[in-house]
Amino acid sequence: MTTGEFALRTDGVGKRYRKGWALRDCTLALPAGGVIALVGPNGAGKTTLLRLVVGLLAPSTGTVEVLGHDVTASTSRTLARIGFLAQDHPLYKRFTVAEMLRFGRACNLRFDQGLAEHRLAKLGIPLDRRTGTLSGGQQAQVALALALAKRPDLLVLDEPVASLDPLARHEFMQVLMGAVAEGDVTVLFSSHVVHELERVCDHLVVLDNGRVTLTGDIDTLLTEHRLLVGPRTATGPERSGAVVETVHSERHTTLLVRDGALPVAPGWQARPVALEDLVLAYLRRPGVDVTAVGAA
Ligand SMILES: Nc1ncnc2c1ncn2[C@@H]1O[C@H](COP(=O)(O)OP(=O)(O)OP(=O)(O)O)[C@@H](O)[C@H]1O
Repeated sequence: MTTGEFALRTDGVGKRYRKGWALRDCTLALPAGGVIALVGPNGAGKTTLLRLVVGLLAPSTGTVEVLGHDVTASTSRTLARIGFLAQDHPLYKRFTVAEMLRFGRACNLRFDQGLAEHRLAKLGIPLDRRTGTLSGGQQAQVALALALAKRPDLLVLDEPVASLDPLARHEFMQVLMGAVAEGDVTVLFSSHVVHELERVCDHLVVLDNGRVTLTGDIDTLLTEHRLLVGPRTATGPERSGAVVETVHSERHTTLLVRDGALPVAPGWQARPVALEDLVLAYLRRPGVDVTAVGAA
């Protein structure tokens, strides 16, 4: 992958199922390199977007470009550069780990079996065990080792840690981040868990009710946004910047604003906002019901 290449570009992407729209008007430009988190509540459209990215679904509107190629017209050579780990870490439960690796090698041109064996040995996961007898955390690690052995340029993971306990979650993210540090892979993963993202991600996409409500480089987003705390007021200070959210307590008003460079009004204090609070504020904003928009 060359510097400056986009890992993913979407333009006006929508996906409509029989019951209505799951995704509307999704326009993104995500750089290659680093880790991108896709965050949103249940039913936001995360899985739909990820399946569009890996070519398992075709968009109803718009275009999806992955690693510089329109994914709907992609050749097997382009698709071979994309790794995908589905939500439930699919493995053949009666296969041993070694058989799963052989299967991976048979299905993938660039499969590096030695790399997978090395990763699993470091984690103490025996190759002769049936995958169905491994713990949930170990199964997730086997699925990750298989996905990484494909040596993808873009690795897409759908809620990879959702079913794992905190320790297994931590170990999984450590292995994933180690792979990012070692190689030239861009990682795109979806998650409900927001509080660990700041530590591990470079880029953020917030999806709510089928719409992108926030996207950008995480450091930039945190610099652009801040909390303004002042005396309780109905309107807050006069501001030209966008007020994302207003919260009143008995004596104070707190505004989350996206105007990092503007001076602070007299009597008000500016504070940095934590990433989790930023994401939650965007998710609390009233959105548009995409199933109702043009659904006729
Ligand atoms: N195959 C399908 N057929 C019809 N509707 C679907 C299908 N897949 C998803 N949907 C609907 O599309 C919307 C988005 O679903 P999606 O699974 O993409 O969301 P999600 O953010 O991944 O949710 P979760 O966090 O619960 O996995 C939901 O309303 C869902 O019911």
